[in-house]
Amino acid sequence: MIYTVTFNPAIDYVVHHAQVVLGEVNRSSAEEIYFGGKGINVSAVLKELGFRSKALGFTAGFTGEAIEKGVAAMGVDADFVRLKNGSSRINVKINSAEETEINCQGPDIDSDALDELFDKLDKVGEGDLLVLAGSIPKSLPADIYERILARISGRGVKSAVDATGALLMNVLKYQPFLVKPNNFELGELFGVKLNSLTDIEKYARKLREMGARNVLVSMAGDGALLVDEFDQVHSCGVCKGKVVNSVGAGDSMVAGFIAGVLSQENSADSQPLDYSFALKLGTAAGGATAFSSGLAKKDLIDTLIKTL
Ligand SMILES: Nc1ncnc2c1ncn2[C@@H]1O[C@H](COP(=O)(O)OP(=O)(O)O)[C@@H](O)[C@H]1O
Ligand SMILES: O=P(O)(O)OC[C@H]1O[C@](O)(COP(=O)(O)O)[C@@H](O)[C@@H]1O
Repeated sequence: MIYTVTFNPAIDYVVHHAQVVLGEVNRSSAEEIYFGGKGINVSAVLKELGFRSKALGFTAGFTGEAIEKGVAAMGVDADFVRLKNGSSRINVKINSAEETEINCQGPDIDSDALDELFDKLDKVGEGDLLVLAGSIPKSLPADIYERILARISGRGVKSAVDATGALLMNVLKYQPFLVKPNNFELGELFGVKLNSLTDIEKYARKLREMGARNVLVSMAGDGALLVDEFDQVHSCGVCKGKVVNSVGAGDSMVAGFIAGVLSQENSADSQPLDYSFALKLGTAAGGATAFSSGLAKKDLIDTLIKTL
């Protein structure tokens, strides 16, 4: 079973406006609402690709209820811990000449709620895959992902971590199967500005040396670079299409990559893993989301992967 954990689910409120002017009243031309947060998005795209998962995490207040209903309507199994106080966040995504995001803090998570999540995680075992994705509310310490991986260590669980800063750095010693920073996040991890593919490869390799098994660095419209667990480097450009809304492209890439790996592991022939296929499926899923108003749908992913 695949489990995704979203500590900080969100209603993504996408606002379309030709040009936003700070300090003035701006009126949008259209709005859309999506139910997201990184782990939830990964679960939704995995479902499109034929993989069942269970979405775990925390919800609160009326926005949390809406997220629970929205996730159920997407056909994703979920088992969220309901917080007693606060409301799940509403993240504002301004779709203008450029895309601008305001990702909010989210409700505090108390120790009882955290214990409830840990109880659920005690069911995760041999052969399962656990995805820890997204930010955490400021009430939690930056070692929380590390504590989860410590707790499941030795149980034969693969993990994928999509997070930034210390939250990501702290898990490397648990040898996560996959980490997926984007190029800016990779630079921030080491306090450097990455100006070339050579730089990106150098720092992706550093994450491998520090413990990550596969390091996938996404670069939005410039594609992605993977240093795989055999220390092989793969790069992939992007699919061609008209960008509609790239919110969730990174999460879709994570889902596509995981689906690309699992589909090979589940197949009868015992060929070594073809990581370039997993990278292509991730790229097609990321592109399909960037070219859609919501998350990627299977038909478009299937069409796009044939172009890579
Ligand atoms: N403008 C785009 N055109 C085509 N593909 C894109 C575009 N933006 C994102 N993608 C695809 O989605 C992947 C992940 O996007 P990215 O923006 O790097 O992730 P994140 O949201 O995590 O920063 C990219 O590597 C690419 O394959
Ligand atoms: O938890 P964070 O880092 O604040 O990110 C949450 C936001 O990222 C998203 O999961 C989209 O992420 P990506 O664009 O990186 O794939 C949104 O659904 C959500 O609003």
